[in-house]
Amino acid sequence: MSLNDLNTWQSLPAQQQPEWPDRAKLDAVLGELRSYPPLVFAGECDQLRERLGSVARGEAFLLQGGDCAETFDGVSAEHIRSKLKTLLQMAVVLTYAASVPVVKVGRIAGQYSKPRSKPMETRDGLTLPVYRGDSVNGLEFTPESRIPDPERLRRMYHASASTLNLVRAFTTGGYAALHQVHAWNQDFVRESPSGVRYERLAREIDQALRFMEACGVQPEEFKTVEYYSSHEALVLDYETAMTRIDSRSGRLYDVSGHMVWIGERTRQLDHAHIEFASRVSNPIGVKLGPTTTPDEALTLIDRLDPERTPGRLTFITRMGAGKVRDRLPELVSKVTASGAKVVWVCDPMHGNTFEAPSGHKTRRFDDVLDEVKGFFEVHRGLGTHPGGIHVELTGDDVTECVGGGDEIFVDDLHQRYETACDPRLNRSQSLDLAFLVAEMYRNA
Ligand SMILES: O=C[C@H](O)[C@H](O)COP(=O)(O)O
Ligand SMILES: C=C(OP(=O)(O)O)C(=O)O
Repeated sequence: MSLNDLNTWQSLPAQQQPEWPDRAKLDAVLGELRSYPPLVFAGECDQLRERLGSVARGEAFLLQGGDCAETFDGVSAEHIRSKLKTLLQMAVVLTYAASVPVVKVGRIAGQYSKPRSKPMETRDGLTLPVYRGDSVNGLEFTPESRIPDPERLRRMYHASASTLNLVRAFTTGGYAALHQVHAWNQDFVRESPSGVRYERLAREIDQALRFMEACGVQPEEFKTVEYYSSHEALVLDYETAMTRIDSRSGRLYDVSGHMVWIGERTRQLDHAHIEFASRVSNPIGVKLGPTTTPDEALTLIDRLDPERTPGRLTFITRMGAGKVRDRLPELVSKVTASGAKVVWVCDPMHGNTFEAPSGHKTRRFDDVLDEVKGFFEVHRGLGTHPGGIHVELTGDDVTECVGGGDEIFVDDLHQRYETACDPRLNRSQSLDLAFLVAEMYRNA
């Protein structure tokens, strides 16, 4: 493989690409990005593919989550720590309930680009280009801020690097030790209004940990955590500039993150994003919405996983709570009948968005939970593995999604509505979800 093999996408239609006003400035930034060190190592991507292979075989569970849109302002120790903490807390609960390893992947250290439904938005009579993520333009609603600026791609690289650096320090430096994470869960159970419901499960985890301690079991895995980064591969110029040839294998890897996914709006079979993804060797995700046909899914497998390598391809289904039981079975059964071993993951967020009377985009916690339930029911009915969940969440106490044990009402949304794009589960809603999914596992 040579880097020229990457350019095949350039002659194909590419949806959702920024209209950069200054091509020369873009080329200069891309040139610099090509010379920067990789953010991740190809060997780590292979390791994640192996872990996802276990998920595909039904021997592990994937927990993928993080912000809808990371922002440059959000690159602070406090934000990163609280997000990571929430994901690790969820992972402990799920590991115990599912009794299989949980593969932990953040929507983190690269999730700076957003596909949008419309190119323009109007407020108080003023119409401007939409915000497309901090990698492209600014959230502020002014004409200047909404102009795409290639300099932002460089900032994206540095923001991703700083985030990843801290994540690596937290996950290997003792902060994420199992006992510590379990202690945070005990605090949640004690202090949150919904927490008492999960007292039994938390007590069982506590007993299991004490038992292992009494037996002298203290494996290295209790002290450090394997954690991977992922983001939507949306702005193809950036992803291409961040692709390198792996000196060990001669293959191409997009070293901007361990795993990249192609979104629902850019997964056209004969367009640029799928072509790009077919050229790199990272684990690849593809979002599948309710209009996906089995034939499309099968063609995606042929394009992206011609060698049928378990862990190479993850289908992230986002049907909506009202459709998952109707649309998912045919997809899963036809893919399974084809012999392909993909990872099936449920994104219960993107099919359940609606606008509250206040104008805030929001999601109901009950819909999120119901889509996950439907996903489990479908897989259980077909004898296939409900491989994981993919959620938009934050470790902060925001008010963006309604419902949850510590209930948020539509009238509360304005209090802490901080997302740059779509509504996220807050800390307590995320932990609620983990405990409820854990109960689903145990009651199955
Ligand atoms: O996060 C996902 C998409 O970017 C988002 O759902 C699009 O939102 P929009 O419909 O407001 O453009
Ligand atoms: C845009 C996203 O999702 P989808 O492509 O499923 O709409 C996302 O996950 O940020």
